[in-house]
Amino acid sequence: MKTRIGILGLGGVGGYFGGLLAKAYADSDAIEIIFIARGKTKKAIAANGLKIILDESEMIVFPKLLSDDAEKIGKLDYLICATKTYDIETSFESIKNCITSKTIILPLYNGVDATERILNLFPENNVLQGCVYIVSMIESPGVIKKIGHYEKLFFGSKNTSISSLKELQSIFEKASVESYLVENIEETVWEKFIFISALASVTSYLNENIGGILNNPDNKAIYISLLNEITAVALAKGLALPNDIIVQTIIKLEKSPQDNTSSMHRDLLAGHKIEVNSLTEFVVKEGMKYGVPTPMYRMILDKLMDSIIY
Ligand SMILES: NC(=O)C1=CN([C@@H]2O[C@H](COP(=O)(O)OP(=O)(O)OC[C@H]3O[C@@H](n4cnc5c(N)ncnc54)[C@H](OP(=O)(O)O)[C@@H]3O)[C@@H](O)[C@H]2O)C=CC1
Ligand SMILES: CC(C)(CO)C(=O)C(=O)O
Repeated sequence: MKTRIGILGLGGVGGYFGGLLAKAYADSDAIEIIFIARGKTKKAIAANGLKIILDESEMIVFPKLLSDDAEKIGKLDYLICATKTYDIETSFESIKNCITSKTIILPLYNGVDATERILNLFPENNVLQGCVYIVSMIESPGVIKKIGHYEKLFFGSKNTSISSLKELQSIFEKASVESYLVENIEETVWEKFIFISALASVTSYLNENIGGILNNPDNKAIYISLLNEITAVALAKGLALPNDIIVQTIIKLEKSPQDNTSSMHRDLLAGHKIEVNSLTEFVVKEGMKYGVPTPMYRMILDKLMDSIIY
């Protein structure tokens, strides 16, 4: 029996990591990679394959199967999902018949609420936690552009043993996916969340890239207020974060390309829907739940909500 792996969402993240998997297992008798894509993306991949453009090279890959029809896709052993967070519920609804109680689900979204939201839909399933560090985007449907060498994927589970996830780790390793199976995945995901939530909120609010935040003392002060607020929320929730998490996060940002920005800011500039609920509003709501004030987050949330029209 083949191990069947579905990739839901062939954008910047799903397209890149799914593309590496499809390339590695193109001729495999043991592993089948299925791209779950719709509309223009499905049409473009069917016609030309999925193109991945890197800084110095490019590749074209074809999955074993490309579909958005649950019946054609069939039952999946693994589902790796990387739509935007605002599409979680509708995208899962469209392929619910592909998920059995044994399907292992790996969410690769920004934010920390995806696992719980998917578990609400599929309470029987092993829904892992995951996060990625990558700068990658859709250039046109079926064409993904990845910038720089940054491409780490972290995954794990609070509820299952590390040993039960070794198969997936080996699948990633053989496909040259830079993946890390970690024991303390909840903290790992929160460390990424602290980094991206503050960055996405401040870059979108000020319409500045990373350099514009770090090199302007007023902008940096807003960013640091956000880091203080989100860290206070995380600690109130009982997360065991490193004592110097704020310093570590700033150092991480200083090491990032200064002309880059967050994917939420890129989406805002392009007039696309943004993940403000998972990246900004979530912190305000959790703050209220745990009695932690988040005035800077609230101010930015109000401004972003006022400026977006869907
Ligand atoms: N891009 C980046 O560099 C990074 C992104 N992230 C996070 O990763 C997640 C994914 O982001 P990203 O890859 O940028 O998103 P993109 O917008 O690039 O891609 C999302 C893809 O999901 C597809 N999709 C949505 N609904 C469905 C559906 N029902 N069936 C099939 N496909 C569907 C969209 O297709 P369609 O056009 O048909 O809607 C689109 O191709 C987000 O949470 C983001 O915050 C994390 C780190 C870095
Ligand atoms: C951290 C960063 C900037 C790249 O991984 C990101 O997650 C995003 O742009 O959403």
